[in-house]
Amino acid sequence: MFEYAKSFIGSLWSGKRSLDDEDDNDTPDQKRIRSEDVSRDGEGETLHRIKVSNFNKNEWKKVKKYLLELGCKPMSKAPKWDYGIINASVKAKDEYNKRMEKLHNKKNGRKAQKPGAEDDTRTPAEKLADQVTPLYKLSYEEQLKKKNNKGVSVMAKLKGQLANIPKTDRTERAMKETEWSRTKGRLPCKMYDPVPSPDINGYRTKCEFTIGKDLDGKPTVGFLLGLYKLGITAVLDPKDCLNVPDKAKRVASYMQDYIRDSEYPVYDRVEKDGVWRTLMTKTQRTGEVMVVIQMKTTNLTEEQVDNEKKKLVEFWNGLKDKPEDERLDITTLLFQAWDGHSNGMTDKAPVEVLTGDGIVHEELLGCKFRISSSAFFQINTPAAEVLYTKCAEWCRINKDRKTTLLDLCCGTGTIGITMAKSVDRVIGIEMVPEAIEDAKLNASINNITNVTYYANKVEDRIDVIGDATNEDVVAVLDPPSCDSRQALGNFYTLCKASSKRVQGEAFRPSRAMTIDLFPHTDHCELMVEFVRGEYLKDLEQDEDAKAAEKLIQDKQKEVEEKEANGENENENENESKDDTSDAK
Ligand SMILES: C[S@@+](CC[C@H](N)C(=O)[O-])C[C@H]1O[C@@H](n2cnc3c(N)ncnc32)[C@H](O)[C@@H]1O
Repeated sequence: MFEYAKSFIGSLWSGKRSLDDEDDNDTPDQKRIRSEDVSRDGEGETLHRIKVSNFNKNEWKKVKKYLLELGCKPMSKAPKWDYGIINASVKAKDEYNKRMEKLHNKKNGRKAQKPGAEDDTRTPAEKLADQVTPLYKLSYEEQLKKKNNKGVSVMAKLKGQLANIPKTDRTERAMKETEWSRTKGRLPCKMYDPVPSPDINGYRTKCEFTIGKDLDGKPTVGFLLGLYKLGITAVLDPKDCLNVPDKAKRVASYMQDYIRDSEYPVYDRVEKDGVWRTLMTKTQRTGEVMVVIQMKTTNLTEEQVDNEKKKLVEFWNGLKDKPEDERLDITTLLFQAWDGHSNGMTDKAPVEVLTGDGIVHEELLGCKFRISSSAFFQINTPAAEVLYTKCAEWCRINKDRKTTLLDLCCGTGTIGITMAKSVDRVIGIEMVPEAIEDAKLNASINNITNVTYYANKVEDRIDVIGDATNEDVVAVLDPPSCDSRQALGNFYTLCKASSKRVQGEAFRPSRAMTIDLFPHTDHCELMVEFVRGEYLKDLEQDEDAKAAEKLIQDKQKEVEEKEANGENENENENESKDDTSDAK
């Protein structure tokens, strides 16, 4: 929320929406934060009035402090915290600019390897690689180590926070339930070695390409050379991007040919004008390919739009009849007209199917899945198989007992469906209705009959979770990407003793592991098992865990030695960036 408030104000001042604002990674709450009323009074006092809905009151103090420092008038909030109003003045804009300049200088001073625009000697390809695959210069082993360090850091911080819970939370019960965290050792549980991705290159099954102009002003389909919020608008083709599969590169290249021949201009994000905006590809290992093309249609007549759709269909169908080495077989072609300012595919406008069924299929752990254009599906299939296999292993399903598996944030149902045969029943909850439709069909394609789906937010369907009475109840929560701080906050809440808001016995982490689904990037999955109640006994008797204790002590010693030698990397610095671990 705080980060979003910062980014939101930043995008207002620069008069543009930041690239990240409409990112897939936005939580639904973030997506609901919207500017309601933008007014400019003649005296130049209030420039913007921003209504923030679904306000997270836990972050109120931080946001308020930040806004006051910027010269924004104190924010007013609705009595029930359902929204707040920020009044942002001219003074605030000046303050914002000053702070940004200071921050920019500080960053450039501290990180000599990231030169400023004037002395940046990187080639465009290197800039793009730094942008899209920032770890590409490290060996894969080094990348894994770096990602694992972040996971270790999150887990160590969790232990530290629980060992020192604030005075206000220190009830007798809380102290008892977190007693384990005040034992020796840096880590709260066993931390396994990081698990690599089976594929290191060309693994991204879903790619979203920006359509814009390259450094020579030529219409290009590729990726922005830097962050749009820093004023960068040049696009470079993806031919050197390590994580983009060849097939997606070919689709982008054909689309580039098409727009270079087109009578319509590419969309200009500064002028907010033009036609061609975004290309999305889903290239699955079944060989099926989805292509979604996004255009701004405001300045075109209905007839022009219809003609363009026909031309697109002819163009992509025509590629099927090309000679072998030029042939490209598209399974389904879709179209989105989007006239809003935010960039990238959006769920705010419908997607029209031009050819095919509007879906592609993927195979995963022996099951078949249909994927629609808006549904989430892990973008690295072989690594997702590793993740789901480990996850199923950690669920410790006891075949002699009846188990209900809660697949929370289930997307198209992958986790529940791949595990359905080993449990009594599965309950899947997902907030995107299209994904739930896919999940239901996926269950049926795979002859799974013991699963019930709910198209709701998990937090709104606590009732079905409460009804999940069976001998064993195991929940797998696979939330949208979040940074390590958010994950840590949630872990802390799970492990601290119950409160009015969070009821029931406290959990305790029993093991954790980083699994890499995104080689060459900063991102990584952190899978953590939390247990409570009778399962804590298992944990205490778990020989494996005892053996792990020694490992933890050794690691602790290693870290202390490194710290003593001044070798330890600055973990806080890592975490202040757009990292990182997606917590499971
Ligand atoms: C990382 S994806 C995981 C999907 C699925 N488990 C998989 O591996 O394919 C996270 C999913 O959570 C959904 N989601 C986000 N917030 C949610 C909420 N509050 N309640 C239910 N689903 C949510 C998103 O729509 C997305 O499909």
